[in-house]
Amino acid sequence: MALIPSFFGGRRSHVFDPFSLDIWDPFDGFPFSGTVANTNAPSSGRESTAIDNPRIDWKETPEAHIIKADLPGLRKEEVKVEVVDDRVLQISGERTREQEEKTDQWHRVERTTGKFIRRFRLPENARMNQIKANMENGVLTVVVPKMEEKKPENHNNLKFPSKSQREDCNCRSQKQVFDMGHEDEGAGLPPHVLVFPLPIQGHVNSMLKLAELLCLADLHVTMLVSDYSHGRLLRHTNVQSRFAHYQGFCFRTISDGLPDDHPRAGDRVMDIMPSIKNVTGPLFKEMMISNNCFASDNRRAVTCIIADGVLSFAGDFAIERGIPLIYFRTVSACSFWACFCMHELIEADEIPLKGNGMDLLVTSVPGMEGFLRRRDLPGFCRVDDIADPRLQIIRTESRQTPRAQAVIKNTFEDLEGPIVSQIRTQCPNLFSIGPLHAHLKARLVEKKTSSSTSSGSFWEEDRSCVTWLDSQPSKSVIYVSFGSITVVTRDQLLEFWHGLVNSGQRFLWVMRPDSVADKNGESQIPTELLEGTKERGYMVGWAPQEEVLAHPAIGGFLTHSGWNSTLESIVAGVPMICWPYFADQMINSRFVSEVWKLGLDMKDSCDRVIIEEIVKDLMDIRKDEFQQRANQMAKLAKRAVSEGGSSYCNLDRLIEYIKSMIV
Ligand SMILES: O=c1ccn([C@@H]2O[C@H](COP(=O)(O)OP(=O)(O)O[C@H]3O[C@H](CO)[C@@H](O)[C@H](O)[C@H]3O)[C@@H](O)[C@H]2O)c(=O)[nH]1
Ligand SMILES: C[C@H]1CC[C@@H]2C(C(=O)O)=CO[C@@H](O)[C@@H]21
Repeated sequence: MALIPSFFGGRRSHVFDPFSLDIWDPFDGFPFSGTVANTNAPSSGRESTAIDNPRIDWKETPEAHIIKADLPGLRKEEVKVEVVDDRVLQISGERTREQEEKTDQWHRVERTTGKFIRRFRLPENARMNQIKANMENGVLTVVVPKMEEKKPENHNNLKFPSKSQREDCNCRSQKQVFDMGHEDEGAGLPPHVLVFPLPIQGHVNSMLKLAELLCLADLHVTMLVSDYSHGRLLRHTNVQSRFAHYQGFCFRTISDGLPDDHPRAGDRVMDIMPSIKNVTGPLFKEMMISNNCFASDNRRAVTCIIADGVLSFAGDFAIERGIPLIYFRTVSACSFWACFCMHELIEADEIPLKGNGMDLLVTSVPGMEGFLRRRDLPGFCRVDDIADPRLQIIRTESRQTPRAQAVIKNTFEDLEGPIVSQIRTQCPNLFSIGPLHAHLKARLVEKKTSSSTSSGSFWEEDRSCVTWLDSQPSKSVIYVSFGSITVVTRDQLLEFWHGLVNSGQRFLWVMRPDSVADKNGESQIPTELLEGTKERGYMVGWAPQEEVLAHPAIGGFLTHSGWNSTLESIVAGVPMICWPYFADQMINSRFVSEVWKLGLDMKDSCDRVIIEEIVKDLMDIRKDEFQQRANQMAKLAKRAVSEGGSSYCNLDRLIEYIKSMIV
């Protein structure tokens, strides 16, 4: 084993938290040449797979920092311990493949080979020139002696918050904050997590569920939402009274930079990205600094930021200030991974999509070869020019994800395990804790608090549809909803309407008030549609969707394949017809139809005859086949969030991890 005091120049220097920090360079060796080996399924015989990064314990005694790493099966010659970048301790190595004989036949290949690397920024008090390393029985022990601690001398270095920000806090009064130098100001107080979603419905929904799960674990949580979304939540939900039960919860609000009357939907939804970066970004920084990261006498300053994976400015701030950072990218793992690979897709000339060759298979997204067509790539790839800002912003946001110490995904291992493993090659510390809505329900039941959750809806839920469903036969109704952003043309609306009526099936249709682009001619709806709807249909402006999907009368879901809707359908065991509108929906729908086989994908078509046929197919002709698979997947989803399940365990680990992040 080599202990090498090397000081390489020119490496990354924006290292975050001094403790429990892994530094992962997203561009180092990607794709799959340097730090990790390719994890594609072996094509033949025995190929190397990515080695798991070793598990590390780091404890601090009065005299030293002691770091232990599990490295089973490795010889000390295969492990390197070095100090790089001044104070960064790097543990790396390689487990090599055994010599193969031509006559060998492999029956099982589970042990991994390949390279690994873990890095930690050591604190100021580490004696860098006295580090000792030792390897015994597959456990590496690194001892970093500490310098003697200086006693804080002067506590008069007072810092006052300069400006009071709007807040809506459950905890007792806020007060001026004293910066006490090196002392732990919040000793005895729980960690304080800032949860910061992109302020649109689908993102706020899932991050609110996460916030509540953190509250259930007795963490302090500040939920930062836009003024616009806060207003809508207050108007249409019970979040305020619901979160009042959690002493440690607090809402804060900030502008999203868009005028109040901006639609935040349809083809204008992407306006939020430059706006949030250019307007909200600087406001956020100012807000955090002037409020001393939301510290008060009974709340620590924020100890960890969980930011939406597309809010890199929040990541910049965390890194700049040394606050531990976790990204939560709310879309599916498959969509995130395809976005992460945009760089390789561009290099291979597979994007931008110019409308031709849409049925060609994509080769540059590892793990999706063989079934992903160009038309299934996230909608951001459907641009004429590589320089298109929508493509570029998603590419850049995705590629910076590995800067965070950890990543959260609203998914579960039985659903997206192989793709999650691909992501782990770049973001090793990934916690898959979904489906979040089911997870929250399960934890509430466990705590005997309640089994109902708050909806987080931006529109008023019309519960009359539940009464209507109560009088419909079992599994006879197809639920139609295209989420919070989709806007259809009047022509498309009529195609869907004719298709649904002509299918002869019962339907419950959510038609958001702002979901039709051109409302002129509303009075000219053909009589047969009005008649057919009166006989077998029901329409509302917004529904209690989770409850609707769980209703026994629902037999299918015609969806835009937003990730929350997809997960809600999976948990309810409802087969889907997918009509993706934009973004991740394009790839989600492919996974629904081709990978999980939970339904049918009708992307890029909107024709009444096709709609009629596909509805009959799902609700009648192939009903049993889809229902059986949907039931199986629902079982797996529920198992994941039950005690001992993968998401359940991952959430427990995440909470411990957040607790361990307090310096
Ligand atoms: O009548 C309705 C319709 C929807 N919902 C809820 O609204 C949410 C909608 O979320 P989602 O299905 O994810 O769709 P979008 O609102 O379109 O969400 C955006 O955010 C998602 C998460 O990042 C992405 O997957 C989508 O593509 C993106 O459009 C779900 O929780 C639904 O239960 C209701 O409560 N009532
Ligand atoms: C408005 C869109 C910009 C990014 C978000 C997204 C993602 O990949 O994170 C997908 O679609 C929308 O939810 C968001």
